Amino acid sequence: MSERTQLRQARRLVIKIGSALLTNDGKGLDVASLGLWVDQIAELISGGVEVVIVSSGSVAEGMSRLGWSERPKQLHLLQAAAATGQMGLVQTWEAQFKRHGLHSAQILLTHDDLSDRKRYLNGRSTLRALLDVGVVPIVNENDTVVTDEIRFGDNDTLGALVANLIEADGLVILTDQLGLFDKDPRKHADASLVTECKASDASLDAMAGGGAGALGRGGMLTKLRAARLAARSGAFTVIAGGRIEHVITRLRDGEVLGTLLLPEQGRTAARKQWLASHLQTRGRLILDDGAVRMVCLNGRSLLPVGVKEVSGAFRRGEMVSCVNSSGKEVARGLVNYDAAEARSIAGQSSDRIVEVLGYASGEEMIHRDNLVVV
Ligand SMILES: Nc1ncnc2c1ncn2[C@@H]1O[C@H](COP(=O)(O)OP(=O)(O)O)[C@@H](O)[C@H]1O
Ligand SMILES: N[C@@H](CCC(=O)OP(=O)(O)O)C(=O)O
Repeated sequence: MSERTQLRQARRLVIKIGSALLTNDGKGLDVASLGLWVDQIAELISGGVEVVIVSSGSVAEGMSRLGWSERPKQLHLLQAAAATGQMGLVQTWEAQFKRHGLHSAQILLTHDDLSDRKRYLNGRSTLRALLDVGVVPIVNENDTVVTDEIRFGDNDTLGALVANLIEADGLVILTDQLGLFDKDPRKHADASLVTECKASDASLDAMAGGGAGALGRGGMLTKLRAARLAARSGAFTVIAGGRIEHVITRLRDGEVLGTLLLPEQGRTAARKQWLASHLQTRGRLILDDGAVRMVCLNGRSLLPVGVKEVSGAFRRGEMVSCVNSSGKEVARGLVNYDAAEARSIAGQSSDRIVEVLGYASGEEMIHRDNLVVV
């Protein structure tokens, strides 16, 4: 195999850069390397690839700013370091992207944000809006309000959750090793690189079993878990060495670098399975015949104009059932509006949503990405 088509074809990527890389082994932020990644990411963006960055490094940068040489054991001090370092982190990303005429945006998230349906949709809309307007989102954990993540120092999982959230084609995890080896290369000189595998392959667990570097804490195990999580929405994961010259653009060109971990199924099948697993519906929308055709035959989003009637007491982000005029379920999906709002805009054209509600959280009642035909 000489090239990876998955990477050449990817239109939306999450690129996660770990502490071990970003912080130059404890000597503050590695601005020079960060600048080189930005150059490559800017090249991807100008080629039409949408990129969300998940950037670690706040704790390490905070420690450096505060003059601490040892990672604090007390959680509130870790949190203080993260909050202090986050300033330097986003300043550096912003300054580097500015050289390319690009803006960046800071997004701080917790894992809980992404398991709450409403916040999930809100986070997703914000990220999509940023990508639409050409701003590069820089995501990190919101370490001020959570402690589990900071304790385990695991932004790999966050990278996967973001890949799920924006339905990325792939998750690129850049780290201080060339990829996943069959054993920890720090301890075993004879370790050999795994170039490609199914993310679900159980034999990988034993390989990734070792610990992490001094700054990063997750190690390969969290990267493997992240690859499995990303695979749930059909995304592939590449774990590669962030110090390889032109690593990002070479990966984009399909070069075989690092470890490619593949999902069992494609994005569409994965999304349908995920949506179908939400058995409980909270309400019902009765669709007119035109809307049934659009949704079921043409794979389009459901617009308010095609909704004749709304029943149930659902909230934005909950699962509702879509039925035809004889009451037969034709689709289900995550609705963009609360029940009362949905009633007010049912039958109306989307450009009237703001007039009726005073705001709009999408021109669709249910976006096609959140809709599954049954
Ligand atoms: N099988 C393996 N292959 C590669 N690296 C491994 C393996 N097992 C453990 N590791 C360790 O994982 C570390 C990378 O994880 P981590 O320090 O958390 O990085 P990051 O900050 O980039 O997330 C490597 O430096 C390496 O010592
Ligand atoms: N959010 C914190 C911790 C994240 C972290 O270290 O993650 P990782 O790069 O996966 O080891 C930070 O930015 O330092």
